[in-house]
Formats: sequence, structure tokens, C-alpha cells
Amino acid sequence: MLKYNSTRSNITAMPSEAILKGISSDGGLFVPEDFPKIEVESLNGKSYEEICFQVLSRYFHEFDQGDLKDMISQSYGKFNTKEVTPLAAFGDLNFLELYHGPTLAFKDVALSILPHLLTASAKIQDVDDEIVILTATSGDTGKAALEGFANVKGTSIVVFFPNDGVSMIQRKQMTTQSGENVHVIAIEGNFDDAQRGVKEIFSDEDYNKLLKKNGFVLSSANSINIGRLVPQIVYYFDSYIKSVESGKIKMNDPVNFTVPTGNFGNILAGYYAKNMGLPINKLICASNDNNVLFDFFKTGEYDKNRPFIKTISPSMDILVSSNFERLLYHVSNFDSDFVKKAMDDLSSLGKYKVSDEIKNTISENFYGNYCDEKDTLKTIKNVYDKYGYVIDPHTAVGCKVYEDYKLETGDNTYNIILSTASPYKFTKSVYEAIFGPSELDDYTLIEKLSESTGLSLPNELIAMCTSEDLHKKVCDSHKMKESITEILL
Ligand SMILES: N[C@@H](CCOP(=O)(O)O)C(=O)O
Repeated sequence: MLKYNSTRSNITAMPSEAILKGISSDGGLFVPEDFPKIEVESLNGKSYEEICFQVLSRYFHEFDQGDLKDMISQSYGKFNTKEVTPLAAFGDLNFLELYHGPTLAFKDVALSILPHLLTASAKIQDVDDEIVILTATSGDTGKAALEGFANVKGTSIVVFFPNDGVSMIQRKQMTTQSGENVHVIAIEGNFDDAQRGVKEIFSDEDYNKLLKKNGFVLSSANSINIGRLVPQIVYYFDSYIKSVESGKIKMNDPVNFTVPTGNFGNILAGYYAKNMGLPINKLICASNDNNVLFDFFKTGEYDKNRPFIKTISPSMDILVSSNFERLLYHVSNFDSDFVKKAMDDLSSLGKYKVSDEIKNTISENFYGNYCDEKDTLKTIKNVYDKYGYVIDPHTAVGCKVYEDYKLETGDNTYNIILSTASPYKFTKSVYEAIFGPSELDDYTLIEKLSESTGLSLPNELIAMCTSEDLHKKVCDSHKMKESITEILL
């Protein structure tokens, strides 16, 4: 029976408890005490949903197998492509399109199923309080979580986003969200402030007792919740199998994955896949100008003491990548004292350093680099000019870092780039990258981008642009708890 350990102490939890809590009471993140194994050959010929079942059932053994299968089929029916996460190949660029879910970002893959996992976990844990999902977002998680949890019985959701730190379309997607149980609040601050605020609320014992007394328990829709992370492992296996089936690689050939990275959840899911048996050679971690991780891979020092830079890939505008804590726990051989000290140093000094041994173990698995704004725009244009294929700025960051990786290392292993969002979420940046400056705004450019490139247009996006804003609240990043109190108590 697989259990979950906190990264910061000897607290353990069953899967349902870990999912329901979202984060451990000591501030640590839950990680599996072991990596379940999958024989990759056994997945040959299986559909996305079947692979999903193989992965999830190994991590979440408390759920009834039939119920788990039902949850999976209810979750992925709403994707607008036959294959949940199709691969698009141009030369040696293989883009894994993770954005065909309801909100046009990779977050849909996990957030379509998380509400099911959470409500099933509440049943197992015999909890009938209302589950309040606290979410911090730099643009994509927020909308996907709202969509997933809107009107889900027994839950309510509060999303905090940086008032001046998301794209126009990302903002509109959130502020127009309907649902009886949804709350969207802009904060005066950046994503790190939002995430810190949410984590502080989780660790505030007295506040959690007060909520409990009033019939509420907190959980998370961010990738700090293991229930968010595990479903993201699935597309690593699925894309590998698709690559074998299309003859691009042979079974058991090594592959690289390039992952545009912010909170380190998506790439960590790849590390979990590798430890489960997927033959991954390197995980290529692509950052934007907020290049803390790139510096870490070079020096072994994680140092967030630097300006927070707003970029055209806002979902990755993050200096504290939460899931890096999980990686430290794994590579230090489950040393929770070391992780706790590192995390304490990060919050008091803004930095920590790891030993050469830990740095080297990380470098065996990961390569890090970053792409600045100029190169992001250039890459969008180059890919379009060469292949007529439109990519969003986050994917462009991945693409450029992949090119740099090949040049620097000479490694030509088959590589898959995770394409994390639809170009339409960043219409103006993408349009201008390809066609040059425009006076028009994102809303107007949506149709122009579609007409000029032939990129198929999600109709709901047009309707959204003229919808009324339902959420207009703005709060100070130090007043997030007060906002929740106002909503709930
Ligand atoms: N890039 C994210 C930031 C939060 O990441 P998560 O994976 O922890 O949810 C976003 O778009 O909100």
C-alpha cells in the first residue's frame, strides 16, 4: 500500500488524505514513499485513458478500480481532439499539444480529473465539510481549476491571480467564470506573493481550526497537491507510446523531453515517469528571463534574490518553483531535515545551496537553460515561417532551449517538447511575433490570427471576449486571508 511522506518531517498520509489536504500541515509537500513501476511494453496499443488508468491506479490504490475508470472517462471526454494530447511533428521538433482541453492549457489534463479525485477522497476520509480549494495562479492553473470545480457539489474555489501579471485573455477567462461556488480575486503582487499567501493560510493552524468549526476544510488545485501532479505523468508515457507506434523510435529507445517550466510540476511529472520505468535520458528545463533554475543547475545555489521580471510567457513568471522541494527530497534520499533547512533558508534568506553530490545527481537527470524575450518572439516567427505552425510563447521558450541544448551537448536523442498552451491565450504576442506590431488588442486579433495562419479557432473564445466580468475584486497580497474570511465566514 503506497503511502505519501511529507518532504519536511516524518508525517505520512494515505493517498486520499494527501489529496484532500493538498499540502502537509508542516508546510511540506506529499511525495510517494516509492515509485511504482510500469513495464513500458505493456502499454503498447493502449489508449490515453487506459494508460491513465495504469498510472493512477498505481498511485491511488484506495479508489475502487471501476470508479477510477469512470472518473477517467468523464474527465477526458471534454477534450476537443480525438487523442487527448496529440503530437505534432516538424523535422526534429515534436510538439506534444497539451492544450486541447476546455481552457486551452496543459493544466486541463490534471484539473479535469482532480475534482473527481478530491470528492472521492473526501468520501474515503469521511469528510463532509465543504472543501475550499485555494489556488494561486500565474495565468493558466486559475482558469483550469475554475472550470474543473465550478458547481461541483461540496466544494468552493478561490483563485488568486496577479492583477498585473497575466495576459488579457487569461484574465478574461477567469473574470468571466460563472458558477455558484467560484471566487476570483486579483492581488496587488506577483505570483510568488499569491503562492506564499496561499501556503501561509494552509499552515495557519488557528485559522484552519476556525474554518473547520464553520464546516470548511482547505485543499489545493495547484501542483503542490499530489492529486494534481500524478495525472500529469500520463502524457509522458502516452507520447512515448505514440512515438513508438508512429515508428519515430523503437520500444525502449531513450527519449528527451523539453519542458517550459515555472512551478516545476510539469517537469517533475517527467522525473516521476522516468523513475517508474520510462526510458527518459534528459529532462530539459526551459525557463524564461526568471532564470533561477538555470542558475541553480550551473551553481547548485537556488537564489530568488533578484528582480521579478514580467514576460510574454507570464505563466512561467515564478521565482519560487514549489515542486523543486519534491525533487530535493527524492535526490537527497528522503532527507526531510535537509529539505526543511533548505526551505527555511529560502524563506528567511531567499536562498540555499546544495552539496556537489546533490547538484550532480540533479544534473544527471536535468539540463537547464533559458530564453529571453527577443529569442521567444524570434522562435515563434521562425517556427511559423519554416513550418506554418503556430506556437505560444511558453512553447517557444521550450523550443529555443531545446535548440541550445543540442548545440551545447551534441545530443540528438529523440526529443518531445511539451506545448503547454494554445497560442490564442497570448494572441497579441503571437500575432506580433509573426506579423509585426499591431494597434489592435488581443480580442480583435484573435480572428485576425486565425484568418492569417489558418489556426483553428476555439469558438468559445470569441464569445468570452464580449462576456461581462463577474469578478472585480482586488486585494493586497497580505490580505488574502481576510478575503477568504469575507467569502466564507
Ligand atoms: N504556471 C502556473 C503557476 C501555478 O502552477 P501549478 O502547476 O502549481 O498550478 C499557472 O499558470 O498558474
